[in-house]
Amino acid sequence: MDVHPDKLDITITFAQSLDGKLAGPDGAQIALSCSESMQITHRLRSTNNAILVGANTAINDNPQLNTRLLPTEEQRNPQPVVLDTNLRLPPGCKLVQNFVAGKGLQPWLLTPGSDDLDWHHRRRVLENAGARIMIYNPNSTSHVDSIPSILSTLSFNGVSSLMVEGGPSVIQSFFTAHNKYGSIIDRIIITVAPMFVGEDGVGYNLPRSDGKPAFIHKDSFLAGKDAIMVLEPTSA
Ligand SMILES: NC(=O)C1=CN([C@@H]2O[C@H](COP(=O)(O)OP(=O)(O)OC[C@H]3O[C@@H](n4cnc5c(N)ncnc54)[C@H](OP(=O)(O)O)[C@@H]3O)[C@@H](O)[C@H]2O)C=CC1
Ligand SMILES: Nc1nc(O)c(N)c(N[C@@H]2O[C@H](COP(=O)(O)O)[C@@H](O)[C@H]2O)n1
Repeated sequence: MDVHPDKLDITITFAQSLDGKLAGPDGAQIALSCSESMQITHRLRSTNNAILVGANTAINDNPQLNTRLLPTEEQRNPQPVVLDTNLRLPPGCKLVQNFVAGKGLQPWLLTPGSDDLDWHHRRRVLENAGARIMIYNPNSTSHVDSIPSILSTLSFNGVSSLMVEGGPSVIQSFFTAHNKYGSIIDRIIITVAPMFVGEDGVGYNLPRSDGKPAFIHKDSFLAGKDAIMVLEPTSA
């Protein structure tokens, strides 16, 4: 399979503490960003045509993934995408509710599919509730190796710019896929909040660099109490 079919522009973005944590103990949601940096995150959402999160984030946080913090005339909601192998997303979640209420785009749930009868039952329930289930290459054997198929599926369905918002497991998969398959990520935008979470928080790791940094600094600025840092791949 072509790893870079109509290459999507991919921005990885998230907020982390000074000790590199994105979530609290057991992956619990924590408020890291201040209102100023959160507004920048919403602006970034408005400049991408899709936003992707993992199933745990979609389930734990019940996010809206919209641009409601921007002035009305600047609000442009990205296509919400959830990586949800086992279709665990509750059909009553805000992403589905907002779509049904005409306040959001139809959420796309990406999965490699399953032969399991319960999986097919959950598919019917989610589709009846309003979600769209999209199957990517069922031969994908791991989360990392499924990234190229996921990106092909999004590209085939008209997505050209994608914001990957988390959580840590999804970010880790994208970093590893970038390292394994060549340039997938175009930039990383990290909000660094001046606080510590502690060792029971959840962070991420980058693959071994062998002395060559995979990403280099491009820009830094302050937003309220937070620092926002932009990095790009060394090869870009
Ligand atoms: N600080 C920040 O900016 C952010 C923080 N968060 C926090 O992160 C927490 C959750 O993080 P985490 O537990 O790591 O979970 P994720 O949100 O990263 O979801 C991981 C799950 O997504 C599914 N998945 C499907 N395909 C892939 C793939 N290719 N790569 C990785 N995962 C895949 C898997 O479940 P399955 O196999 O069942 O499909 C996996 O267990 C949330 O509670 C949230 O608060 C989230 C976003 C941003
Ligand atoms: N930028 C940022 N800062 C934080 O402190 C966060 N906890 C997150 N989390 C992400 O934002 C999603 C919530 O989105 P909505 O407000 O519901 O639109 C959450 O699910 C994480 O993806 N992000």
